[in-house]
Amino acid sequence: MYMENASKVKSPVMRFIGFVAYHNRIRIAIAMIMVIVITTIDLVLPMLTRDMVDKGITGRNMELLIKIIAIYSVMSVSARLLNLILGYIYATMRNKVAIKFRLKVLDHLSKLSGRFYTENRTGNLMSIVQSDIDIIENIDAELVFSIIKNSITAVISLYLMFRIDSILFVAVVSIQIILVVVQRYFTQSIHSNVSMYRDEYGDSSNIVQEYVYNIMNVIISKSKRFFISKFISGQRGLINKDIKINVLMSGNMCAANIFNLMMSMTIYGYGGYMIINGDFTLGSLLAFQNYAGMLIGPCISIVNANNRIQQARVSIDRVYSILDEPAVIDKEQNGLKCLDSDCLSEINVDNVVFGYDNEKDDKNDTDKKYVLNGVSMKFKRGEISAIVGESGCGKSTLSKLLYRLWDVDSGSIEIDGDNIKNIRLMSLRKCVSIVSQDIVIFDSTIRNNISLGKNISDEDIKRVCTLSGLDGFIASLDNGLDTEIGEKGIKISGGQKQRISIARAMLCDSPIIIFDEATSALDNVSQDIIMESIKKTLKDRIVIVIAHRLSTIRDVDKIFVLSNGKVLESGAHDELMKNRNIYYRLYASEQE
Ligand SMILES: Nc1ncnc2c1ncn2[C@@H]1O[C@H](COP(=O)(O)OP(=O)(O)OP(=O)(O)O)[C@@H](O)[C@H]1O
Repeated sequence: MYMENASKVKSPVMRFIGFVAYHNRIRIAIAMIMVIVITTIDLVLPMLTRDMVDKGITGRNMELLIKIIAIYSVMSVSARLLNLILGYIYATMRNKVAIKFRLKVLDHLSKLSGRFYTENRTGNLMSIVQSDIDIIENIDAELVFSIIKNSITAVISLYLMFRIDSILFVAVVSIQIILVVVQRYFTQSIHSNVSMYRDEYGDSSNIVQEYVYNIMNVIISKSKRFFISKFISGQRGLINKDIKINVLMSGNMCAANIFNLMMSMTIYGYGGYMIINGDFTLGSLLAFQNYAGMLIGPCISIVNANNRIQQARVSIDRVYSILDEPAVIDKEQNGLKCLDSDCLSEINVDNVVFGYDNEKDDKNDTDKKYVLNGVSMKFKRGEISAIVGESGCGKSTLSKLLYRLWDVDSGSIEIDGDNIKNIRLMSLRKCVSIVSQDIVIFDSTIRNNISLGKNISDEDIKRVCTLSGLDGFIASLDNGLDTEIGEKGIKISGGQKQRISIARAMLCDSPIIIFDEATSALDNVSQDIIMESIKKTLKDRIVIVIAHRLSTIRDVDKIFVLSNGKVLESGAHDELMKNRNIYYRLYASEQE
C-alpha cells in the first residue's frame, strides 16, 4: 500500500542519508576528518609491530625498540581519545536527527488529504511513526561512519597484505569472495522477510490500538473475544516471521564467523610453513595477521551493520511512502491568495458535485460514490444558516469540502469571489473552525481543554463557560476550571464534552464557524440556550449549523434542506413552513 507512492527518482535510503547529512554538515565534516586520522593510525600500527619484532626484538636493537614502543603508545592513545570525542559527536547527531525526522513526518501527516486519512488505518500510521522511526534512528551516523571506516581499512589492509605476501593474499581474498556471495543470499532473504513483518506488525498494532482506545465500549459490547482472537491470529504470523528473521540473521553471522576462522587457519598454516622454511619473518606474519584481523573485524562489522540496514531499509521505505504522499499544502502555495479574516463576507457554494472514492476489490480500481450532485448555497456574514437533511445525505461532507480535506469534483466553493483552491490552505483553515461531532478532548484540565494552551484570561474563559452552559458544572467542582478531566474526557459526560467544544469555538476568532451536530447530546432547553448564546456571541461571523433536531434551528436566518445530493428547499423557518413541502413534513413529524 505504502510502497506504491515511494519516489522513483532517488532511493529512500539515499534520501534519508541526504537528510542526515543536511542537518549535520559541520559535525559530519569534523567526524570525517577524525575517522580518517583514526583509520590511518590503525593501519600504521601493524607496520610498527613488524618493525618492533623484526628490527627491535629479533635485531636486538634496544634503542629502536623503545622508540617504536613510544610512537606506538602515543598513536594508540591518540586514536582512542579521538574515538571518545567521536562518540560524543555521534550522540549529538543521533538526537538531532531523531527529533527532526519525527517532526518532519508528523508535520507532513497534518498536510495530507482526507483520502489519505480514510485509506490508512491509525494502527499502521502509529507503527510507522513510532516503531519504524525508532528502527531508523538505529541507523545513525556512527553506523554509517563505521561502514566507511571499515571499508577503507579493509581495502588498504588488502593492499598491504598483498605487499607482504601475494599467495597468502590470494587465499584470503578467495575466502572473502565466497563470504560475500553467501552474505548476499542472507541479505536478500532478511530484507523480504522484514518487509512482510513490518506490514503485518502494522495490522497487529491496529487491532491493539482499537482495543485499548475503545476499552470501555469493548467491555460493554462484549466484543473482547472478537479482538483477542483477531490479535492471536495476527501474532501467530508475526512470531513465525520474527523467528525466521532471527534465524537468517544468526545464519548470516555464523557464516561470517566460519569463513573468518578459515582465513585465520590459512594464515597460520601457510605463514607458519614459510617461517619454518625461512621464507618469511615472524614480524611479517604478525603484520599480515594484524591486517587480516583488520579485514575480519571490519567485515564482521559490515555484516552486522548490513543486517541493521536491511531492517531499517524497510522502515525507511515505509516512512518515505508517507513523505511521498502529496501534501494538500504544498510549496506551490506561495503564489496563492491569503484571506483577510476581518473583511471576509460571503461563501458561495456553486453547483458542487462530489463523491468519495469507493475502493473495489482490485485495489487500483476505484469508482465514485456520489454524495453531492449539484449543490448550491450562499452563506453571508452576520447570518446563521442551517443545513438539515436525513442522516448520510452529505451535510458533514460539505464542511470537509470547505476545509479542503477533500476537493470538489466539479462546481466550486468561493469565498468573496475567490475559488478556495486559489486560496492558501493555511489561510483558509485559519478562517474556518469546525465544531464537529467527534470532539477531541485532551488529558488535561477543563481550562486547558477550552483555551487549547493559548494564553486566555480567566475572565474570557469564564464568559464562554457561561455562554456554553458549563458554569454550573464548573462551580460544583472542587478545583473548578483546573479540574483534570482524564484521557478522552473520561470523567465528564457527552453533553459536557460538547459544551467544552462550543466554549472553544466561542473563543476562536475564525470568521467562519460550522457547528456540526455540536449540541446533539444536550436536551432541548439546553440546545435553545446555546443557540441563543451563539446568536449573541457570533453575530458578526458566518455561522453554519448542521442539525438533526429541527427545533434547534427554528430561529436561524436561512435553512437549506439537503436530500439525494441536492438542495431541495431553502429559506427561513416560517417561509418553509408556509411552503408545506419537505421541511414542513420533517418538522411536523418531529413535533409528533
Ligand atoms: N471518508 C469517507 N469515505 C467514503 N465515504 C464516506 C466518507 N465519509 C462519509 N462518507 C459517506 O458519505 C455520505 C455522506 O456522509 P456525511 O458524513 O457527509 O453525512 P451526514 O449528512 O453528515 O450524516 P449524519 O447526519 O449522519 O452525520 C455517507 O453515505 C457516508 O457513508
